[in-house]
Amino acid sequence: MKAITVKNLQKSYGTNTVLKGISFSVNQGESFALLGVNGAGKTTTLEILEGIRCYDEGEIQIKGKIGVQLQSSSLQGNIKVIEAIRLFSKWNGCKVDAEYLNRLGIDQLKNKQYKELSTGQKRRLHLALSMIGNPDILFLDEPTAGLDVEARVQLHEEINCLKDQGKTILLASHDMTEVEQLCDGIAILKDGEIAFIGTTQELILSKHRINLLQVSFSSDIVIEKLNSCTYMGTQENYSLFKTENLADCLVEISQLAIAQSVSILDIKTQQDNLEKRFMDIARRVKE
Ligand SMILES: Nc1ncnc2c1ncn2[C@@H]1O[C@H](COP(=O)(O)OP(=O)(O)OP(=O)(O)O)[C@@H](O)[C@H]1O
Repeated sequence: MKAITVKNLQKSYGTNTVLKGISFSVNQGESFALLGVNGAGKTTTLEILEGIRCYDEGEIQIKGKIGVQLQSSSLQGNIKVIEAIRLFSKWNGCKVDAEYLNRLGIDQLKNKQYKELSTGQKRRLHLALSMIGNPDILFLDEPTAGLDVEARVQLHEEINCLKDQGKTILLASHDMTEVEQLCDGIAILKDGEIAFIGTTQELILSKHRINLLQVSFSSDIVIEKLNSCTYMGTQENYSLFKTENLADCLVEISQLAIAQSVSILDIKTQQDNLEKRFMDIARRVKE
């Protein structure tokens, strides 16, 4: 069942059209990432779905109670953590759950003032606040931005825990490692449109994936016109080829070697990683 369905969502700020009719859906219990370079429209999309920005056209369906962590969440500096939690609990008509605070590592912070918290502790508090009232769907806008490795890992564990509880999560991020660890599905926003939608694995395997092939031949080989790959030159006894179709390239190079009675001594391949695939798509000039 779909928890979030977005159809043909359009949004302009004056003459700047940020969303040109995007559509995507998120299944119940799925964690889904909106990716894109700065200014691609991630926050705009999330905040429209959260109901705090208006949109021009489109259809939005959200099934379940939502919890929100904004990109630039902030609280009044003197408020104590426990006071903030009581306040949010009151708004949500629920009691403070001590066991839950403990699990999110908030318990030991409860008597600190907001201004005394580190960035990581503030993020953890905002995640905890977004969970008050036991929402079914969480909107997280760059939840780990600005955190060090340890704080990021801790927050990832907390988000994974929420995932295990069956929460639906929609998050905006630039961080591909984060997305790979946390998300089942992704959509890459580019120029107001969705340039890619699928799983992280599908992103790696999607078209335009570039493979670099290094081949060591037993003796010199004449490299004529190749159909499936481009010859890039020779480096330390390895001939380098670039291809989008690894299988065809291997066949073609083998045939070339056989035709010239040259043996292949070694083959190494190198594939694009997720980060590179994301940058290729997010920055690719429209084809
Ligand atoms: N309130 C606003 N008024 C006018 N333009 C805005 C407003 N908010 C965002 N924009 C513009 O909309 C575009 C998308 O911004 P948005 O914040 O949604 O992108 P983003 O993908 O979340 O970026 P980032 O990764 O930097 O947070 C940008 O060109 C931005 O300048």
